[in-house]
This record gives sequence, structure tokens and C-alpha cells, in this order.
Amino acid sequence: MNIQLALDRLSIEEALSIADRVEPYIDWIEVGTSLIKEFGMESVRLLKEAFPHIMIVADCKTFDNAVYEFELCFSAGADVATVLGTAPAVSIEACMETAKKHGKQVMVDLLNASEEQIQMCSQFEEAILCSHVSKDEQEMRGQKGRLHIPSFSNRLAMAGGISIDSFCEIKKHSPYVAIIGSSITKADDPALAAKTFYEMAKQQKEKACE
Ligand SMILES: O=C(CO)[C@H](O)[C@H](O)COP(=O)(O)O
Repeated sequence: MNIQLALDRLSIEEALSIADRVEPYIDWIEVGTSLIKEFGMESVRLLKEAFPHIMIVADCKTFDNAVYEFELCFSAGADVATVLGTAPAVSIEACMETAKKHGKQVMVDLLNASEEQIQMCSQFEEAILCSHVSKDEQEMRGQKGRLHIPSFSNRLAMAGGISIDSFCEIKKHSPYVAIIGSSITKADDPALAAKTFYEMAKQQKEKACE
């Protein structure tokens, strides 16, 4: 399991500083949608420049203009870019092709996708499929559990409000990537929080999940 640090609602300086503090305990860094919207592709470029050896995920949440947006992300240094699973199939196909051309990866965010749309997304065998509880569902509806977890993906990602308390539940699904934002970035001690997730993910704290 890879731990993906999601950097959202931060300045670029704060994002760089947190990533630097938690670097030993994370596998991938996500440049969150909020950073991309506020600071543009410069946020992706600066994170990749600071952490050239770490997988950088540009959470652009593409819905249309797939080739253009994915080209922007990969030119800025992203290793993975995201597309919404609710986007038209032609757009997801274009993301897959653009990623293949650059030797990069696609994460399909299944936020608000229907069973039918999830089935459609599962045809993209090279894609990482992300089961995601949105920020608004968490904060405005108090939703914690996920409605749809694709059982057929061998590259499953899980995101949205993952905490140290809920991490054992996440582990049961053996995701390829566990995406964690606020539980690290808003922790009093981000390095300690990231270390705890990392150790649990790498099974050094298996007993904690029994
Ligand atoms: O994509 C996102 C928001 O749309 C976040 O990356 C994802 O939700 C993880 O952040 P958190 O752990 O704070 O929920």
C-alpha cells in the first residue's frame, strides 16, 4: 500500500514545508485540486522540483478538455493525473492515451459515480480507480462510509476523511493507494501523524488492527 499525502487549502510554501516534514513517511504527494485552482500548474512544477524522487499526483479532476489538461499536468512534472469517473468515456479514453504517450498514470476519481459509471471505468485496466468521499459529503452531510468500492480493480485508491481511527477499515480493502489529507496536514504534529499511518500501512502495527 502506498501512502499519498494530499496537499489542499494551503499556500505553496506551507505545502512544501509539510511535505518536507513528512517525506520519510509518505510514498506519493498529491498536489490538491485547491492548490491547482489557486496557483495553477506552478504548484505542480514546484512540488516536483522539490521532490523529484517522489511520485507527484496532479489532482486536476479533469472532466473535459482531457488532452489539453493532461498535457499541462505532465509538462509540469506530474507522474499521475486525475480524471473524474463521471466524465464522458471519450474524455477518460483521451486521458489514458495521453498518459500512455508520456509513460505516466491515470487515476479515475469515482466521486459521485453511479454503479454503471464505475463499471464503465473498470474497462480502463491500467487506471487507478479511486473510491472517494468528498469534502462536502464529509463536512455537510457527516458521511464517513463509502457507498461504492470497486472490488474488481487491482489498483484501488481510497480517499476522503481517512483518519488513524478509520485506517484499519481502509486496510481491509488492501488499497494500492491510501490518500490522506487533513489527518496529516492539520495534525498538531504532521510528521508523527504520517509516521503512524506509514507504520500501519507497512504492517509494522498490524496488531493495532486486530
Ligand atoms: O481530493 C480531495 C478533495 O477533493 C482530497 O485529496 C481528499 O479528500 C483527501 O483529503 P482529506 O483526507 O482531507 O479528505
